[in-house]
Amino acid sequence: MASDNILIEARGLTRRFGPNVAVADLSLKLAQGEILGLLGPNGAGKSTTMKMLTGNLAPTEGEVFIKGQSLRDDAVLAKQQLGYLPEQPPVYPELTVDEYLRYCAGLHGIASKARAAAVDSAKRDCGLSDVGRRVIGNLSKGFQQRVGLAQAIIHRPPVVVLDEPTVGLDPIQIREIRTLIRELGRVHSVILSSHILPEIQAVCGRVMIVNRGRLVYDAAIDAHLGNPKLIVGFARAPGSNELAEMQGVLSAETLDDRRFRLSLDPAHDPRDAIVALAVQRGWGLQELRLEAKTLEEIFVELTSGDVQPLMRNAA
Ligand SMILES: Nc1ncnc2c1ncn2[C@@H]1O[C@H](COP(=O)(O)OP(=O)(O)OP(=O)(O)O)[C@@H](O)[C@H]1O
Repeated sequence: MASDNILIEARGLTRRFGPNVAVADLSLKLAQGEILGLLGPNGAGKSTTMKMLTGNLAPTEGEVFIKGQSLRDDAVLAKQQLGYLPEQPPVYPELTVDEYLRYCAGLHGIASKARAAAVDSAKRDCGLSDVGRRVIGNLSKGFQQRVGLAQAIIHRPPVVVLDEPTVGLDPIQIREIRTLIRELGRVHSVILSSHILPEIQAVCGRVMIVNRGRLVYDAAIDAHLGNPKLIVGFARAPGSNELAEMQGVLSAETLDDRRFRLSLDPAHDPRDAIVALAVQRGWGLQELRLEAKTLEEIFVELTSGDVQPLMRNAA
């Protein structure tokens, strides 16, 4: 990832509440055009992370950079780049949608002449054009969530941070909000938290699993997620492209400087060919094992036992 492509970078974020550590040494990067899912069970530290990423909670240790700008050094400038939908949408139930969004546009420093256009375009993007005059408190929970999304994007920030955006919605509303988030992801980079795995799979391009405040898994969600995976390790590793080009290998993800996770085409087992090529080219094959786990199995395993070391799969 080129560094000028990185919109959010968190380095070593830790947050303690008294003796309890809610988030421990968490680092992440969000690149332009990405929809990143933060997945974890209740109490894992997702909301605390989101609050720190958006400058709503000071980390005990660590730092957040928004487009290279430290939140600590210039919170206002950095926050202009962000839209945030907290777990509880910050809507005023007694205002109409238009009144509330105009107020939010003002809070974000949009000039009064430009506010009406900003409100209209946020309403259009969030499917609210027909309800501008409705009082928010009378809208369904799904529409209130849309209003929450609209306030997060009204100043057209490059990054949108959404904390559990579908909690409390019915299945149809959930589907609508997920579609909306995917659409927002075409224009904005998005970080979204959820404790629901299918939600992350439906919306995100990358998933990070958080458990007990620690990052325990980081992987691309690609079209081959359901395919069998092979972990291979070499003393003298080839480039991932050399592996990806082999028959039977659909994609190769770099795990570290010598290990890869290969997505396999079930019709063409490449294991014999990998062994032969490793010998022929002197790669020094050290590891070759099927990883027969689905993301769901990985999630359950990583979040039900003791804290695990980070499994990172650089996308
Ligand atoms: N203000 C606070 N004071 C004390 N403890 C807190 C505070 N905020 C969060 N915690 C604790 O930090 C831990 C992580 O909480 P957090 O809300 O970040 O988790 P979460 O993954 O977002 O969970 P949920 O989905 O249930 O909101 C929990 O143990 C929680 O009780």
